[in-house]
Amino acid sequence: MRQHGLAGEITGHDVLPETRQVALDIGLVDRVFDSAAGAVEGADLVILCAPVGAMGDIAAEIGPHLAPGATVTDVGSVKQAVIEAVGPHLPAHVHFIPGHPLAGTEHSGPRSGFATLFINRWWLLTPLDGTDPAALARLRGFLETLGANVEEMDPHRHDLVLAVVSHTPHLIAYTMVGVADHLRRVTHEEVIKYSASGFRDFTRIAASDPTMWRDVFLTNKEATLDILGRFTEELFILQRAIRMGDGDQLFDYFTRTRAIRRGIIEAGQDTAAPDFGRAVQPPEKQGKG
Ligand SMILES: NC(=O)C1=CN([C@@H]2O[C@H](COP(=O)(O)OP(=O)(O)OC[C@H]3O[C@@H](n4cnc5c(N)ncnc54)[C@H](O)[C@@H]3O)[C@@H](O)[C@H]2O)C=CC1
Ligand SMILES: O=C(O)C(=O)Cc1ccc(O)cc1
Repeated sequence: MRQHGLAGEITGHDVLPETRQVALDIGLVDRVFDSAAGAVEGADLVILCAPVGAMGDIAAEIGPHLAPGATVTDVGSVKQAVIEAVGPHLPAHVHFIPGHPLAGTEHSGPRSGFATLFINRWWLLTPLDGTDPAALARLRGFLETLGANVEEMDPHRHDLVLAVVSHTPHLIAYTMVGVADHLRRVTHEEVIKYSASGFRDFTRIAASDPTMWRDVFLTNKEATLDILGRFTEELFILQRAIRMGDGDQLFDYFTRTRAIRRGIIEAGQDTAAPDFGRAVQPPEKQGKG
């Protein structure tokens, strides 16, 4: 926002005083407030960046302090639950436009942000019926200036899609690392030390913030359970193929999944690797995030 001159002043609040201090020290914000209400007073744009389970309480606190015509958005990984928790607390004179940037890392805290994070990443907006088109266009323009590719989506669909491409994969990573850790304990083997790159990717994901991911699964319960059910069915098919020595089935399955990956690359949609080349250093080089 600073690089593009998008805000006259950036104010912030976090429940933790030490986090407020870091945000101020590193220049992430111009001023911090010890209450969320103080931080939103007079703001044109309010962005809620807390765990999904905390959004409702924050909305209840800021509701009476929002300026008429302000836009309120959020970055929560789940959308229906945020809409249900936040919506009722906001006055009719503000524009509530829920959002979700598909960009981030396993790191948390104010030091983990970097200016290029959103470049060429999807930023999904799930506007409610009757959203003011001018406010929506303003927010879209703001996010596009940050480099994001903005798309609108129905919130229910968002939660299902994200359960497939993000939430369930995170759960699988957590589980796989848990299995390896259990094996290490019972066999006293150094399975983690010798982990190859696929497993390393799992350990990176499994290092993500426990509060954030607890809230994701508590609030996107239905979609995650649906996708987990489908995942388990596929797993059983592969398990059976291995047991039966059905090489053809395994080969065909893996050929199909390889084609999916290649399709993503050819469509130019593999934006998984953040472009750390510009502006700010990646979080792992900035010390503790
Ligand atoms: N980490 C990631 O890669 C991504 C995260 N998200 C979403 O963004 C949101 C924030 O996640 P991160 O920035 O990664 O987490 P973070 O842990 O870096 O920041 C969240 C902050 O919220 C504060 N907080 C918690 N409860 C609060 C309350 N009641 N009032 C005020 N502050 C409170 C915490 O102290 C913490 O500093 C979550 O909803 C998450 O689902 C969305 C896309 C990517
Ligand atoms: O670290 C990763 O690979 C991520 O997947 C980051 C991420 C986490 C949560 C989101 O809702 C969106 C992106």
